[in-house]
Amino acid sequence: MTHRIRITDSSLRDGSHAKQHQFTTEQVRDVVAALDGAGVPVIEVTHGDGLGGSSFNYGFSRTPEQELIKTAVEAAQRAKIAFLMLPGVGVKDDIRAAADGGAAICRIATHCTEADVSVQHFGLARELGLETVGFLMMAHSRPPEALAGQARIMADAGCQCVYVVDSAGALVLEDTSDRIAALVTELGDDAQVGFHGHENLGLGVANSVLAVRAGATQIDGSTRRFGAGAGNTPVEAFVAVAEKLGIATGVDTMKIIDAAEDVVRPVMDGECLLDRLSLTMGYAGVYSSFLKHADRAAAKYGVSGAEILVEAGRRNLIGGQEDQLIELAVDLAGRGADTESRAS
Ligand SMILES: C[C@H](O)CC(=O)C(=O)O
Ligand SMILES: [Mn+2]
Repeated sequence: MTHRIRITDSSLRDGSHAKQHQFTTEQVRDVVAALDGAGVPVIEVTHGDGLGGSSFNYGFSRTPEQELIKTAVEAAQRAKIAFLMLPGVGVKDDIRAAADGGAAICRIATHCTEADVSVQHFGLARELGLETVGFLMMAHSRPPEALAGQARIMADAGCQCVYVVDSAGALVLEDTSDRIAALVTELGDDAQVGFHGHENLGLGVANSVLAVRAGATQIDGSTRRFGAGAGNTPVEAFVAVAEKLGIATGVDTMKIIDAAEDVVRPVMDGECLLDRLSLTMGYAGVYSSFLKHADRAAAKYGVSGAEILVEAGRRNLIGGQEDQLIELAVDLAGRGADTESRAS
């Protein structure tokens, strides 16, 4: 084997977007047991937008996320349970509660120009004895050197692995490896580098392989692509490809293929598709979590979801600006009404 990497499965966090945050404890227990049984070493469980995400803006959770985290911890024999938090969406007490619930890994996400807002959270997580991961979201929107500078802020704050996060699924091959290489050079032995992909241009597996070749040692995916937009890098496909390429993941390929089909798929409301809206997000560089919000706004105001997303990309909207998708839909509906009234 030429590389040894660690996989984190995000089905029970990124998949929460696709599930509109409606996970039950039974579903979490079943999925964790199946992934753990296949040898997945890290399983992430939280509201899609992280601790504290259950809200009017992002969508309310069916089950309190701290309960889901505790359920996951109980169900896992070997896997570590991770949680996500976005400073300002969640607060430090949420991190304390997740640590009390038995979670082992704290993943802190910021927009890729805002790493400085994560400093106190990394400090607290390390004080609590948690392993730390940093997420630089929407990484396609900044060049490699700029991302490396932000990664340095996270590493200096106590982050042990900084991820290039392709939130929009917009990175194309060398876009990924150039970013990973810049972080590897900047961080050296101070922190590992990871990659979190989305499938909006169908490149999750290919980008992840290039990330590993550029020096990434942690890779995210979601079994059955259960994630926002067209979903994440499918863990079962990545594991199969990795095995063929001599990349050691520690995950049993046939067991994870079975888990995808028999356990994860029945929990999903539908497949995460590379359809018009998802593809538009990858093409226009739009945050994958916007999919359901844009879809709902399009239906409510009778406008095109793809047009909302293209405009969101043009305006460089970032996570947290979900309400602006509604404004965009209202604007588009108004323009349609103007055109109709001029025509009559
Ligand atoms: C809060 C986001 O869903 C984090 C993430 O998975 C991404 O940016 O991609
Ligand atoms: Mn994601």
